[in-house]
Amino acid sequence: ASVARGHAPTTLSRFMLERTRDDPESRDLEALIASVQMACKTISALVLRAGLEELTGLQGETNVQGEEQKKLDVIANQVLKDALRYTGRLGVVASEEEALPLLVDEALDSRYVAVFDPLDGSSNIDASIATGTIFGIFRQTEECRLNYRSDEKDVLDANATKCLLNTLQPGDSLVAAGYCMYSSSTILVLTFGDGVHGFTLDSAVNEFVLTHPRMRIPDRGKIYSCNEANEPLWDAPVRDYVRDLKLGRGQTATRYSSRYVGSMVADVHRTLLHGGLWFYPADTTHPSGKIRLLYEAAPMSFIVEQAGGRSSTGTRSILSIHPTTVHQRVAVFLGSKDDVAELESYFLPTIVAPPPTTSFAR
Ligand SMILES: O=P(O)(O)OC[C@H]1O[C@](O)(COP(=O)(O)O)[C@@H](O)[C@@H]1O
Repeated sequence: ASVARGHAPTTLSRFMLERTRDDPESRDLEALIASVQMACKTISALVLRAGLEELTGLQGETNVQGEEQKKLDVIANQVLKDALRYTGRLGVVASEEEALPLLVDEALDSRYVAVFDPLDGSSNIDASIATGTIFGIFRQTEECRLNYRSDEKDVLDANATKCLLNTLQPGDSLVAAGYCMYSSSTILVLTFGDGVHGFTLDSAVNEFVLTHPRMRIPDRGKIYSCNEANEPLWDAPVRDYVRDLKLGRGQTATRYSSRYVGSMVADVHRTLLHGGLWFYPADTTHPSGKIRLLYEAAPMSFIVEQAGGRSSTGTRSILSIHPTTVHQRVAVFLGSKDDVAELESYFLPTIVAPPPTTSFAR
């Protein structure tokens, strides 16, 4: 339609070209995003054909978190690793499906580190419900030498440790983050720390086209999104917060509705567009939450905060947390800034007024 109206749609490739023209520094990021979009197009096609090509079901192995891997978890992981490997810009990658971060041998001039969840919400794939890919890009901090050769094991270990440490960075250090949602349409949402943009895959030309420039999340929403089956296992602040939303006893005195797909990418994407709050709190079965900090919570928090929203553990921004392990989990609350502030107010210690002292001491 826009072509018929005489102006060419802005493809993601052109968007990146224009960014790089204005800021040559981001030439490397252009190469990385080119490989990420290629990988997402490939995964999108595989997800679409999953039922036709027997790509549904289990792979028959479990990942480091003890989760049974879906066939498409493993394939999507390989697709992303391969796509990122050939940019020559990446030194280390960390993935939900890999026990430890991996050194990328082909790195010519590696200055970046990538972390990703290749197929988030994969428990929904066999039912053809929305899933997604989440990724984050950091600068390399520790001088880790790649395809480093040494006969001395401890020298190699020291180098590998440096490379590993490159992945353990707080969300605040992200230089780019994004997700690609595979649903009724395939949408890639990105940020480089200066706003958030959404691109829809136009299958007619197999190009991501800018459809959601400068995305802004509403300051307040009317929807909460969580797995409410866990409610009995939650801490009191979360239970009280949701009870008040349901009874219209929150700050807006209006009753909230609820939506839950069970795929973080899909639930956060809807929240980004319509506002409200998506959360996966800690509970008695997930004492430090279920969502992984490094390649799920941090990139999604960076995107939501760049769109004017907020992220929180209940008491602090997700972006301020320094990961200590690659697969560590965190309690996550993401969404409209007024909704996150209201949620956090339930975590504030309640100040109990001391009983009035009756002083007869005159
Ligand atoms: O089934 P639950 O406990 O509600 O958990 C759903 C959450 O777990 C996830 O599926 C975890 O992600 P993975 O599928 O990548 O392991 C999120 O996408 C989703 O928000």
